[in-house]
Amino acid sequence: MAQYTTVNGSVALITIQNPPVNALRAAVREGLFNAIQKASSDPLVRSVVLSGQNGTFCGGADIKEFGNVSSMSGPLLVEVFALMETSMKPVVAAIEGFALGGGLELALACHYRIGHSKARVGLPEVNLGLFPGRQVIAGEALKLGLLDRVTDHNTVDTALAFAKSVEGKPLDNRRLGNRPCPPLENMDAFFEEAMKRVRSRARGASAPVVCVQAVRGAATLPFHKGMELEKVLLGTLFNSGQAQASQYCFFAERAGARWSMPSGARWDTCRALSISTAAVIGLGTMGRGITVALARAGLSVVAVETQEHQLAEAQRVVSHMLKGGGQVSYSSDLQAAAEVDLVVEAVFEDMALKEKLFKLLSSICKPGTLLATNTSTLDIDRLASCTRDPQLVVGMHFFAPAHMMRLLEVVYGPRSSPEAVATAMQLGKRMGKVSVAVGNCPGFVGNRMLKPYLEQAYFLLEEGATPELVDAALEEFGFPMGVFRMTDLSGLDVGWRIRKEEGLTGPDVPAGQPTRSRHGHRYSPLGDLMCERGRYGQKSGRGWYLYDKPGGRVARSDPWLRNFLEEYRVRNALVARPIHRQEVLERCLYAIINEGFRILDDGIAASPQNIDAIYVFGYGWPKHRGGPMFYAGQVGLARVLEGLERYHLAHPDVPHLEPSSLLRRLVASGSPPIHKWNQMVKGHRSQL
Ligand SMILES: C[C@H](O)[C@H](C)C(=O)SCCNC(=O)CCNC(=O)[C@H](O)C(C)(C)COP(=O)([O-])OP(=O)([O-])OC[C@H]1O[C@@H](n2cnc3c(N)ncnc32)[C@H](O)[C@@H]1OP(=O)([O-])[O-]
Repeated sequence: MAQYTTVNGSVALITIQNPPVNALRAAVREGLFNAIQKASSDPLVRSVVLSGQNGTFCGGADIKEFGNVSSMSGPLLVEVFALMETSMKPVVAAIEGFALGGGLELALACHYRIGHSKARVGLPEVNLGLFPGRQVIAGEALKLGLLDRVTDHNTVDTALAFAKSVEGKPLDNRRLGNRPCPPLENMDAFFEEAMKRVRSRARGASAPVVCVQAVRGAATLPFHKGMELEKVLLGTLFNSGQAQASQYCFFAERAGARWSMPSGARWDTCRALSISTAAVIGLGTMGRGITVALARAGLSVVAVETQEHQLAEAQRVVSHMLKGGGQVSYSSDLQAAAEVDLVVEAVFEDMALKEKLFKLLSSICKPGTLLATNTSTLDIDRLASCTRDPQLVVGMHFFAPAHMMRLLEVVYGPRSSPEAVATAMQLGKRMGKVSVAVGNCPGFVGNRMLKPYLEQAYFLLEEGATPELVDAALEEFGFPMGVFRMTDLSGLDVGWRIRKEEGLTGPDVPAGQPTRSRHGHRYSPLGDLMCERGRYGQKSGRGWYLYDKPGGRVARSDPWLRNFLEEYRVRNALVARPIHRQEVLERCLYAIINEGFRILDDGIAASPQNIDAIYVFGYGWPKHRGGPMFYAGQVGLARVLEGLERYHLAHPDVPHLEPSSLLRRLVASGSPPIHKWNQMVKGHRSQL
């Protein structure tokens, strides 16, 4: 856990050994503490170098130990830091890879720090619901005074030579506790401004706010008082629900890499195909973003668009986004895809068009080409049936903007081969995506859960709410955008087109169909009525809100909407009633959660962690709330069940409010913790 050797006669070299990131678990802390004591007591040792194994210094405290009392054995981190800082022999940190969180604190407890030019240092704990919170590359760290030297050569060798050069030199002014924080003019105004900005952006997250309090303490209090304040503040966060949710999220983000399929195929039993060339078919907004994402991942990409003007515009936009980098060629001829390893289709969301394209691609592309569709909801297997090799057809559902949004849903149909899934998942990782393998059903996972969410929001409007009330409740919960601001951004016409395709609205609706009922269930035509009036949202300058021009971003309340809703309620004999934020949250969030349980029970998602990763990285669910499934566990499954039963009783014609069978089974079995839920799933598949 901490290797000890002596080098050049007088330098003790201590190397942290805890792959993959040298996290400071109990055994590592113990090893470090003993090694420092050994170096201090060895008369031949005159200096110490601290390094990490495998070109990595240290990724911080071991997050897996958080909340696990038994792991608090051995010396605490602060005890290791104090032993190093008070050492009478110089301790030099050799930082390669990264020094993050407790890893950087460990380096700061040393008297000197040597960093490799490519190393990153920072305090990212705020992402875990703790604090402080940022990372910088070595050059900037040198300017900030965090590093004393930066090298392009072997960092450990440089540190060993440096240690030798400072042997016997006075250390008091090198001890962090003796180095006062440089004075800051108008300190109060600075921190008041910082706190105001953090509170407005934190959206209910407590760690960023506490971060400012801790930094203020560090800047204004004596060192040890500042450390005491930090200890108190960290204590308030460590076991808070938000810190636990953020730490859960950290692992949920990585859980997708250990994917599995109902057939039993898994991430560690399948070989991915080799992919170095790709074609993107369809160069609208999504196709352009996908082209950029693939090119940035190092693939040679041919971007194909049959409409010349669209092709020319796409070439301009993609070249600008890539800043001239990337290997991208352009063509209006589908034959350009003949020799590629992978095709990603991103044409208009129309099944007939996609079927025709897959038939063509199947006849043009070389055998073994992976055919991926970016469809957001259509049946993968129906597209596979149009090809000669259905086992090589998968969904790669990107999220707009495709070159920035981290989520990638990799959708497998019943005929998709494990190799095809492994290939898409590996490509997702190469693109820096949070990739999650999911089953094939309308909406897959994310959009399937979005549907009841939107439905509840529309129903709340019918019953007396306003877009402002609903959005304020959801944004106070932590969403970057409430559901109405979000649909104004994405475009109300997107959902309208899908509902027309599903025959829920438009000319295909049978005559005499009640306005607010479809297939015997409650239906809200509000979104359709808005689109019929050209109110698509930001793109048309008006939607649920008013914008100063088409494409405008600043939402303002629209008096027209208030009158429209009042007239709509009168026309449909609806009586507006007061609606409170708690009801908005429960009906919107419980509807999402309930669908999540159905998705788990249907085997469409392999775990609640996968669902939470999808909702956090694709739909803006706040990290400090963990994800819809984690949040359900925090609220209490019995309470969620009670809420759904109450709302379903009040709205019996809304199937999405009927509690899912899995939720009922979990509550009946005593509401087990989230990592045990899979055992209650009908077609449970081992995640071991
Ligand atoms: C006292 C102090 O005040 C406080 C209290 C703290 O110090 S709190 C802790 C502060 N430290 C952090 O916030 C850093 C968190 N980690 C990261 O940012 C990244 O991991 C990375 C370090 C930049 C590497 O990225 P990567 O892309 O090369 O690999 P990976 O895929 O992300 O991770 C590779 C594997 O390592 C695991 N892992 C990473 N960091 C870990 C950590 N700190 N503890 C435990 N496991 C960790 C991760 O789950 C994955 O496991 P598996 O999935 O393979 O089983």
